[in-house]
Amino acid sequence: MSQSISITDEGLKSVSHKAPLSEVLKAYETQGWLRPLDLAFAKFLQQHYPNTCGSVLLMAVWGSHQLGRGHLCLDLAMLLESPEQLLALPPEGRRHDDLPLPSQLMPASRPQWQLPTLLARLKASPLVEVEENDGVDAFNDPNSQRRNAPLVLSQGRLYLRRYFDYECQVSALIHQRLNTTVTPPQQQRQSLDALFASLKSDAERSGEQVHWQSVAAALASRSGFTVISGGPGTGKTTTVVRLLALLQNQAINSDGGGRLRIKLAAPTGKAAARLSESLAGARDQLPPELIDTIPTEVSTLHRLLGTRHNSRRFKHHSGNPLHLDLLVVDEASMVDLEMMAQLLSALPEHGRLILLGDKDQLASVEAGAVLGDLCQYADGGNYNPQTLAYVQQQTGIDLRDYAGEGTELDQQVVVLRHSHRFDANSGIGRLAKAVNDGNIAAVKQHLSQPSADLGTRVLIDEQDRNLERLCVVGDDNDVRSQKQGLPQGYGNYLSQMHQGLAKLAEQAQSIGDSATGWQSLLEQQDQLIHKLHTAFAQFQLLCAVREGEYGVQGLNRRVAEALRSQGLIEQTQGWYSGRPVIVTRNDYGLKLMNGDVGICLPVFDEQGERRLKVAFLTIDGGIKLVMPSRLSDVETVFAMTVHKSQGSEFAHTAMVLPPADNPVLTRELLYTGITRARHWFTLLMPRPSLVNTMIKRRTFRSSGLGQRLRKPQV
Ligand SMILES: Nc1ncnc2c1ncn2[C@@H]1O[C@H](COP(=O)(O)OP(=O)(O)OP(=O)(O)O)[C@@H](O)[C@H]1O
Repeated sequence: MSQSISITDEGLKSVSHKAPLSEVLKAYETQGWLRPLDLAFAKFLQQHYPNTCGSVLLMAVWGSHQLGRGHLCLDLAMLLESPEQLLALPPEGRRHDDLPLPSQLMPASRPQWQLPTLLARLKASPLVEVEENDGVDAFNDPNSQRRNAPLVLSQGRLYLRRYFDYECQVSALIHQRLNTTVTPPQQQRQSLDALFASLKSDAERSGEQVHWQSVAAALASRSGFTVISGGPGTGKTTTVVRLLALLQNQAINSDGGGRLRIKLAAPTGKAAARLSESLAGARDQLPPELIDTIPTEVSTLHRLLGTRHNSRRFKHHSGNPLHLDLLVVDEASMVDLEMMAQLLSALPEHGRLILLGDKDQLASVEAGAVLGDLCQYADGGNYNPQTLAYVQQQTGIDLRDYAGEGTELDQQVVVLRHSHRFDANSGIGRLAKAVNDGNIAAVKQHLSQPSADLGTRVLIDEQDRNLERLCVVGDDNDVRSQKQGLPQGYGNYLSQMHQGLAKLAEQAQSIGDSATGWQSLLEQQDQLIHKLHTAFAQFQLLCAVREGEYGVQGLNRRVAEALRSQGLIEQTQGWYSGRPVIVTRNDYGLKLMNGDVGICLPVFDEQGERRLKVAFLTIDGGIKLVMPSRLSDVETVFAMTVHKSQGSEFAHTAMVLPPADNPVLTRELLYTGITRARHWFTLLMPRPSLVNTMIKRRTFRSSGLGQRLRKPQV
């Protein structure tokens, strides 16, 4: 920031350090502790409200900083209690040297940093609108001057206006949908029994265990809003496909006789492609007469809502709603608050919404933890007597062990608790569960006794070549299952690439100007591109942090060097054959989305010229070839952060932990990394004890959404 804000409040002018607060904050920005946007926001507020006191402006800076870290609001009590912890300052791996810490800027010994005083100052400020519980507040006063104030204070939480509005909007629209109840037809019980009979184990058939898939379908059939959460392979897609068949059949046989307009979507292209694949498998298991009633197309949320060039707003919104009766959104844990608000606004009034996802995964990259807030009490069920009676009547299932006093929302949230992908002997399944349960002893046991699908490597230091070996050749450890072949490294797709490219080059020599010859070569080239993408997805190295030798760049460098030394790639910089890249920002012009992965290859065009292009796969199974020079926001993806890997799965996933602790190392991060593995998981760690620290540390996001969603409606 060229001009600093001047925060001149009494008591803030000089803190325990000599420099005035404005200079300290500027230094925070220079050191990368704060974003330029955070200070620019405070400066903007000060220009429009010149007499604002310093403590209020400082809260605006912290509020903006927290938003950048995924929190919806600033929790004031937590801020005053443990500022460094809440604000995560100094950031990941930085030292504070001469910079004063936030607790030194807000010394608890001064009266102004007592919660009641701070709240009083905020309430008195024209910058802040207040939402009070008792209803006597600016919100209910049509003459209030503060209705458009840039900050909102609610229940001890300070929001930036836009995010407060999103929170209220999401809550109101979910309530509206929860109020849309549907009375299932008389014969639904028989249909549900028939559709789910083949999915029940003996224990579920006898009533010894709850068959949660039937419960989920029964609950979703009665409401305009349902959440189905479950870990990998717990049968979310299978359940929803059978539910859709049920509802579609009911609609076709109803008096109106019309088909439901059903749409399916996911937050990223990768997640959409994955849903599309498992949807096809689940459809095939339906009775033949029902298969065609289920759509096959899955789109990204952006495509569903219709992006507009250079605009945050979509084509579909409350004034131009989507043309559908029922929407299923997969990987809902990745949907942030802003996107959820836009999605809910774009639904037609009668449109039903079913969210699928894994509540235990990391929250969205952008602000909010919507799925987590929706599923706050999901493990206990908390089903009220009406729900118990309804489920008993519809499925014969007794849910008394999950009875409670849950709110209207809690009645429509179901957790699928049994993984059909990982059997009782699977190391991945057991490790993921132990991590999720916070059971350190069990985690230790699973890691010390590697099983067919689980391996560990302790890295002695940065020179430990175990990492390179794993990334190049995969794992030839005998302990691993031979059932699916052996876990691969990146050498596999690169060897296939060299062979495939050499074959195409040889063929091109002999074609001459035969048009059919070139046609056939281009077809084989497409097949090769598909094959290489499949081979590339056999292995992925995940990292927990961005910075340093164990971060994305450090590991990308190290893996590329190892591949070059084996002659698998020619260079490690710039564009080269075999370079895999990930898109880091949506490019609406090129129709490439954040998270899309491409592979750089020499590609023949129709004129027989061969040039380096980056080959991406589209959701509908096509290929998109892009000149490298047109790609501005991409990075090499031999290593990928766990955050970026959400919504993707790899046959063999290896996760590297850094040697030193840092606040981003959480239980959710470890769980998300492990659950990206389909057949094999390898954990690489310089310091095994760090796993315990990670399991103990939970991700936390300040939000009022959970409370708001559960507030009784008047
Ligand atoms: N009740 C069941 N009994 C046996 N197998 C099942 C059952 N439900 C689902 N499956 C099988 O388990 C596998 C995973 O199911 P599905 O794809 O529906 O799970 P998911 O929760 O959507 O998985 P993902 O983690 O990929 O999102 C599929 O092969 C499916 O056929």
